[in-house]
Amino acid sequence: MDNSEKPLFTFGVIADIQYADIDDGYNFKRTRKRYYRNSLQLLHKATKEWSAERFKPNFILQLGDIIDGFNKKYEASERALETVIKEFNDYPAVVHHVWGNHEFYNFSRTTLLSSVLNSTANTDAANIINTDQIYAYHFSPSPKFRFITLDAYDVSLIGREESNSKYNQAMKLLREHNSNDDLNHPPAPAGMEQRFVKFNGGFSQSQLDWLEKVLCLADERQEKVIIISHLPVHPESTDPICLAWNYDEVLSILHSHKCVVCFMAGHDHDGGYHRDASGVHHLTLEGVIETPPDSDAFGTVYVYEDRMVLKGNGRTHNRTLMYP
Ligand SMILES: Nc1ccn([C@@H]2O[C@H](COP(=O)(O)OP(=O)(O)OC[C@H](O)CO)[C@@H](O)[C@H]2O)c(=O)n1
Repeated sequence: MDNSEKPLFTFGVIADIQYADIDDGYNFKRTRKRYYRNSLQLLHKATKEWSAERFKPNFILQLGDIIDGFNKKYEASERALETVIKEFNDYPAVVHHVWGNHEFYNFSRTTLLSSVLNSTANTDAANIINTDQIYAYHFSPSPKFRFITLDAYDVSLIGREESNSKYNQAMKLLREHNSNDDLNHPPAPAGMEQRFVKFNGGFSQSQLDWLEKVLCLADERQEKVIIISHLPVHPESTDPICLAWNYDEVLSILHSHKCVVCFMAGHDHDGGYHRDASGVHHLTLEGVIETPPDSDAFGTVYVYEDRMVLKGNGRTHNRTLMYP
């Protein structure tokens, strides 16, 4: 691909590393192999590639599930996180971390907020939501561009203490849609209802209100906005089992603001892409954990006045994302 034209800026993207110092295994359905140790080698290849880029990424987006839930079982959560962060540190740029389900299998929300996975230090205090321990903020790496990180487990059974009202809200919603004893088991064999499982979550009204305000401001400033979250929000960009519970509410907000150009997510390790009717690009990045050792899953995004160009590696394809 021709990426010789000087971009305004570039950034790296990577998702679902799910590192654990354990032997290879499989996903729950045993349909996909998981390479727990090798995920670190693939991250190493990514940081090497970013370092070798002519236009080196100004920052990296880590789209969640940085270490696997198995670490908790082996009391290895802190060690595994240190190992992965050390690898990221080999590339000298800020990493913006998103939180996925595996973050919550390993750590409580309170612990995460005081950990290296809280990247709000990389923005102004006024850009952070600061409500009910929601992990969401925005930053502008270049004039006329804004990135918003969202907390897809704000309302959930895994990201909230049982004493929090959002845990009860999540339980009520799941029970309305899922009658299985094991709430990780989807309520339907196919279709959109599958998303009502414990390993997903949703966005609270206060987070949606905050998003609405940030997007209003971005519209006024004529900025282009890229939103990131662990869970995808467009049914055509993912297996529906991976969708955020209230994906439709997010979509209707995105579509009422002309500033939104792209929504990036992880969670569905097969990846996905869809350009919706409003011209918004929905990019679900392939998961490192299910990427064979001889392949790759990461990208570098070149940002221009009229488009973003994703330079993919291995399972992650090259894409040109024209702005709406
Ligand atoms: N049908 C299922 C699927 C999963 N589980 C259990 O739920 C937990 C999370 O599953 P896991 O596959 O590890 O989650 P990932 O975030 O890695 O992947 C997301 C989607 O699966 C991709 O399709 C885990 O404890 C599973 O055992 C379940 O009980 N029933």
